[in-house]
Amino acid sequence: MSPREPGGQGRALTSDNPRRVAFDVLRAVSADDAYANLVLPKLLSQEHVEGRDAAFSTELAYGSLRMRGTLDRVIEVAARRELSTIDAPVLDALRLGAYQILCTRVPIHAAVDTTVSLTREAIGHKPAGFVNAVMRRISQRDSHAWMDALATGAQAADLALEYAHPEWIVAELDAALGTPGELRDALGANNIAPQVHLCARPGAIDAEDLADAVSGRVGEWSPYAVYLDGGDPGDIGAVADRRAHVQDEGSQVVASLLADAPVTGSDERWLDLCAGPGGKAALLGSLAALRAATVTAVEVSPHRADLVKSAVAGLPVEVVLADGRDPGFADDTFDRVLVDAPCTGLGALRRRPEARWRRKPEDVTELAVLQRQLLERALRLVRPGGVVAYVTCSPVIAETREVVEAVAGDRELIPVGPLLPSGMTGAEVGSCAQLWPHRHGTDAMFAALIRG
Ligand SMILES: C[S@@+](CC[C@H](N)C(=O)[O-])C[C@H]1O[C@@H](n2cnc3c(N)ncnc32)[C@H](O)[C@@H]1O
Repeated sequence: MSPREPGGQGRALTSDNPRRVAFDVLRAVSADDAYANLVLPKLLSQEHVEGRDAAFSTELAYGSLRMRGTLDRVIEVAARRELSTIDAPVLDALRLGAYQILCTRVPIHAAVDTTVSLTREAIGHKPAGFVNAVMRRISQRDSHAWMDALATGAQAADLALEYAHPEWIVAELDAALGTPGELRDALGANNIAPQVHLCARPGAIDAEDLADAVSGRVGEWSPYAVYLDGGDPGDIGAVADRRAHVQDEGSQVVASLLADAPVTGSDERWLDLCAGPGGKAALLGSLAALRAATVTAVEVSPHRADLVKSAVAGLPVEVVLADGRDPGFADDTFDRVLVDAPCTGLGALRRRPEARWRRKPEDVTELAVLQRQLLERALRLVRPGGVVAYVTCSPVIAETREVVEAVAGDRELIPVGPLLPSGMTGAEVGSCAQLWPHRHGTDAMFAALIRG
């Protein structure tokens, strides 16, 4: 039986490299803690998997990683033994197979047969019988029947199962949303691959011209955003010659909040205290160039500092390798300061398929300490009358509002409402901004503007 692409309508594959690549990605993530978005392109190119086959590999790898918790619950029941007793490579093969049965239109017989063949080829003959039996048991129910069978009646647990999120993340998102009735939409949005957004660098190219050049669409919120409908951004001339870069529109919006916030007096020295890999530094650098200002971009990781250097080449941005908690600048030096703090990244789960299963609740506590220290330093480095933007790509309250409340104390919060793009409803929490994938099509970026 030749494996076929989802829907059973694609051409028969001459070899099953697409599934093998997806399996190898799962192995790299489970065994080596690799990042799927870094491993997958390398493997696709190494195995010469292209076009629709590459799209199929991507769907299988990212989908299986994203849905892991739910697939594991199904596999455990179907295997009639605890997950911890299944060898890791066999478990990864089963995840790939279960994903095809439950979440794609790959015909069941193809999903079963190819998973058994893949097991034989990549792992060995011995576990093939077990994999065959488990796959057949999984295929006896569709995804709805499995959800019904595994449901507990507890709302958070059942949503966690249905939308494949750890239960603690469901609780964090629920708390951050604050409004009832949206949780399903928020969870569902994390399971849809995001559209690629470009930032047309101000002063270098207009969003309209860039949209024409790439057959894309001008963004809804940021004046610099262009939505790309397909293709490789690396092939775009304006990206290659640094008139544009890939950047989520939400990141553009929060960087613009800092640039647009009112300051009194001088407006020449801007600071990005956590700059790597440099997307916001590039946008701020472009805006600074138009306003005769300069940007100092601090980054603690040497590799990421190099990425910043490359991103800001040609812009009035100086890159400094230092710890943002003590970067060596005098107090009251800067007019505008960005603290785009290291965070759990739970606002960008759409683009990191394995991240939700890797993060732990204790990460929030650890990161909140660093976040507070960075914001404390930023508030010393900004001059009176200047502004600090505290930003995260996480909506978790302990990383956002609680950090601002704890560190800013009695300082003035500049309301973001008048500075947000017009029509961007549902983006304000008190004086701060909280964007959402399901509301705005952006990552769930948080921003607070604090007066220096
Ligand atoms: C959320 S990312 C910043 C993203 C960046 N602003 C952009 O738009 O491309 C946080 C960055 O902070 C860096 N970082 C972590 N701890 C730091 C510290 N103590 N001082 C300065 N940078 C730090 C991380 O290496 C990471 O590159």
